[in-house]
Amino acid sequence: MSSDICFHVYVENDTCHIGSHYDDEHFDCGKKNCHRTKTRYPDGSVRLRNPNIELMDQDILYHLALGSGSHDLVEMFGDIKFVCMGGTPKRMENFAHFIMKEIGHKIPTGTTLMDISQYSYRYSMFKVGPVLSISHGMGVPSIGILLHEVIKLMYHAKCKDPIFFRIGTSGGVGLEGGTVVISDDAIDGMMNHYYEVPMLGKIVKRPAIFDKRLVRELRALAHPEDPYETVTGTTMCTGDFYEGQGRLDGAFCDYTETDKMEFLQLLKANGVRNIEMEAIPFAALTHHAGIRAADVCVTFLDRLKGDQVNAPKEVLEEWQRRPQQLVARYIKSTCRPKGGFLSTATDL
Ligand SMILES: O=P(O)(O)O[C@@H]1C[C@H](O)[C@@H](CO)O1
Ligand SMILES: O=c1cc[nH]c(=O)[nH]1
Repeated sequence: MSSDICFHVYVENDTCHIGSHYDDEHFDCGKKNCHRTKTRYPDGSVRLRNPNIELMDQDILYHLALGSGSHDLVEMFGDIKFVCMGGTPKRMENFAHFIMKEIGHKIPTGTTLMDISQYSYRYSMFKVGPVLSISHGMGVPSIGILLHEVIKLMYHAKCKDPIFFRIGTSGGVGLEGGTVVISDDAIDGMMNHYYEVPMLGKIVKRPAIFDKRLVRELRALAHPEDPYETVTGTTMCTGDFYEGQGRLDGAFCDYTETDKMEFLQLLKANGVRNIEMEAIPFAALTHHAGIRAADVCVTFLDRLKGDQVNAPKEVLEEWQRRPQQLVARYIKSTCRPKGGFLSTATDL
């Protein structure tokens, strides 16, 4: 690696990683292409990698029903430290209530949490102290659009070193339903480790990289007495739930059960622990923005044993809370004894 190019490299287990991790030592290192310098101002607030935005009179965050001209985004969101996202509005509303109890955040008696983005009719967003809880819908385009707007929101609000979590659901590969998977790597349906975005008629590839330290910190918060397993591994992100994930039960199917099993066994042999539909843009866009991020998903079934999600509703609801509990432990672990939150659990 050339000595005048800094990709914010950190070494772990003798392997070099391009990291978006929180590390002030590298800040403004003066080297060309320093990832941290590109993505942060000296005070740690989010710097956008798009020079057009600061030249605009106002920026409308259309799908969030917010705007830099119409709302005081610094006042509304300047204290955000954690952005948690997951597919459904209900899950994210429940998470907002759960995290409110966990961190002891109080709202005035007689008031209730409001869906800040309700008039977008697209995503739901709840704010609980330093935590934003947002639904991202299903699949790559939906989470991609949300990430553009939330990263811009972090910039407009001058948020300092926010951490993003996805708290999702997935199909396990050789894992029982109810297992929690923390992704340490992401691949797409063609086994690529990058997010391919067609731009102006050309394909741009953005590496999909998770923050290894955040993965370790989260893994360390799994309790031995939890009545389920918490594992780390590669997550496959597909563009479809049925044929894209090798199911036999879609409206169409042009392969055999043997083909499907061979594919799933190949995934398993290559360290893939679960399959979902957002990991690639989530890892790639947060990494590109220099934001530490983790994808924590529960499995709803073992894909080696079937395709249908047939566990009872109450069981699925309890399983969905497991990633939320792990992320809540992380957020709580960063609470300062005298109030406020640190940017990382290991700063304690
Ligand atoms: O966070 P969720 O539960 O939406 O994640 C997975 C991936 C797809 O969005 C969806 C498919 O059922 O669930
Ligand atoms: O099998 C599954 C279950 C949940 N979400 C997915 O994307 N796949």
